[in-house]
Amino acid sequence: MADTMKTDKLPFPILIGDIGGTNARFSILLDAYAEPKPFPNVRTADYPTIDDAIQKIVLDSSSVQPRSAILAIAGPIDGDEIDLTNCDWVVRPKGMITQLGFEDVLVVNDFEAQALAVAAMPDEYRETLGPNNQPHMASRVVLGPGTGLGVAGLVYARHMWFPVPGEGGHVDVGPRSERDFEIFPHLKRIEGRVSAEEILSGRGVVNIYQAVCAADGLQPAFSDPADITAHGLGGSNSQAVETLSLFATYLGRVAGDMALIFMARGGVYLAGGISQKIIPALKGPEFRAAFEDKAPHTELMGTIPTFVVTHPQAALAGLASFARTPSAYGLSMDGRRWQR
Ligand SMILES: Nc1ncnc2c1ncn2[C@@H]1O[C@H](COP(=O)(O)OP(=O)(O)OP(=O)(O)O)[C@@H](O)[C@H]1O
Repeated sequence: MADTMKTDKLPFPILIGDIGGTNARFSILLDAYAEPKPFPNVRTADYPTIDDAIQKIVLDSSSVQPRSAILAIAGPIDGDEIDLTNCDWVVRPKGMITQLGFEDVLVVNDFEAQALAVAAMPDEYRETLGPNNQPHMASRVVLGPGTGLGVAGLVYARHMWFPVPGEGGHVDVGPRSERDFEIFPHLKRIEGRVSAEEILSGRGVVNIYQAVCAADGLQPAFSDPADITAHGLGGSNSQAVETLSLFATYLGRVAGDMALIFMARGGVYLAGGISQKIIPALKGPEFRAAFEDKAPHTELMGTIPTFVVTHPQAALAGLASFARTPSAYGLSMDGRRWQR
């Protein structure tokens, strides 16, 4: 691994990739002005290794051979062999340089890429929740309920955006309303505590639903998160309706806490697989009410805009923005960049 970098710029053409637990998405960025050239989405389970997927999906089907790669991955980046959290692929940047012909490989965290994306998210790719305040050029936060709960900050300082990937999805969440006090004793815990991810994720939807059923003395009728949100949105099952309402409340509560921590006058952005699918529920009063319920800062919270990110490939868009103008971002490359 090179210790000193002459420049933040990676050489074009650049392969950008968003590697999730289930799906991987790739595009090539020809130069700083071109739109990314997309490739078909890949299911990680269909290829034994990431190198194999890049070779077959990208390199074998493109006349443009990328000179560098920027990959966003779900999992901690430590050392030369990077394991993905929810799949068998291992990212080996040194092997990519020797086997796939890259000169330069940068690996970042998937929520860091989501944070890069919200630095310049056009109106058409976001749905406003609550008052239509225009976001300031100020710090932002991204929360993404999906398989887990990803959280990242995007600090604005010295005319630059600094993504702050953290483990904010694992903060504690406590009961607030009388109904919360009936439901919380029935929530599944992790080592004795209710962490945000245990209620604000796919399995979190099931956790809340089962706790609501237990509090009402009923047998649960569903075990799949998508079934619960479908019945909640359709109004056909009252426990599912309450689950969705509580999910919106708890998401608002945690989103508000994150906004306070980062003083996110630039807004809070909801990403992840679930937010886009439950927009009508998030547009109800619960999300914003919980978001703003932060005495003594209720008035301040009322001025902070909240959005659902609707861009179909937000992480790739974030990586593309960074690849075009790395100097606009204070992205740390220490220990995460490999050069030939
Ligand atoms: N309609 C829905 N309502 C509630 N939860 C859903 C719905 N559809 C999917 N989920 C849940 O969302 C989670 C998947 O989230 P997401 O799509 O963000 O995946 P991911 O972890 O980002 O992986 P990848 O990037 O590989 O797609 C699963 O737990 C799934 O059960």
